[in-house]
Amino acid sequence: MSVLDEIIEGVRADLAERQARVSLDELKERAGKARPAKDGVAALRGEGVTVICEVKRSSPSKGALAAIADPAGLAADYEAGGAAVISVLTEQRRFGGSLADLEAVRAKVDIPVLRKDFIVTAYQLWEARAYGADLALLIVAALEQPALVSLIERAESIGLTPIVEVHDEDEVERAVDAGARVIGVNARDLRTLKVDRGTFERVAPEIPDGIVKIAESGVRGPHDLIAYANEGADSVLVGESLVTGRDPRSAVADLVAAGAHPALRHGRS
Ligand SMILES: O=C(O)c1ccccc1NCC(=O)[C@H](O)[C@H](O)COP(=O)(O)O
Repeated sequence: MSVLDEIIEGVRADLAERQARVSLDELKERAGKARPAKDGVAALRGEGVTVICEVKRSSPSKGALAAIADPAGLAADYEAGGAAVISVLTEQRRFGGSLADLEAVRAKVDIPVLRKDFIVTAYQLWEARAYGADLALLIVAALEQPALVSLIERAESIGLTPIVEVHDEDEVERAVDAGARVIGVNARDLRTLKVDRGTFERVAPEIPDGIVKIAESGVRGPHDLIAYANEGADSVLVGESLVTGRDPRSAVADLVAAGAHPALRHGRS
């Protein structure tokens, strides 16, 4: 069984418990009362190369990263540093996240919030909206094509911007065929969990113009952002280096400043 399969097995078990407690109708009612979703595409296409900053306590590849007692406070620091979007990992078993984190972050910041999880059912999209997310991650490798198509449609229909995550050229084709408007290229190989920063350079040229391109994983600082930008990234997603650093606000500000440099404007879609 691959790491992704193991994660999804746990996600499905936790999901079954939540579904037994909260009906889909209740969730839809709660989602109906949530603040209308913010425009995720507009935020990602903001000034320069935009920065998505992640609330990440632990990971399968690294184990514990940071305790993050106050996820909303961390998100506020990210926002003050100039983040375009906050990513909240809500998977519990391997990443230490929760829907409570999502709700707390949503209540604290004004910028769009991404629910980053292993979404395999429409119920999780309704949860995302009910707890205030504006965007949701859909991982191509975790979904059969009909499920991918239907989850992209459902996400859009309830106001969420889906970020469709790929790891190789074949997955780009599937994402594009399924109607993705935003594609994230994750440099972390889901079999080995190793990060190969060359993945974006190899895969991004297969993404048609007009689709927002996000480079995910392995950004240690401005030099990695600049490299991804020169390879065509519109946005970068950063987790570990921010949660393990001493001053997340200034680390985000440094990334945002690098992303706003006029020399990087060339070549963005
Ligand atoms: O981070 C992991 O170990 C991991 C393992 C298996 C599936 C997903 C995983 N991470 C999720 C992410 O995509 C990253 O949290 C995100 O891209 C930020 O990456 P980084 O800046 O390298 O923490």
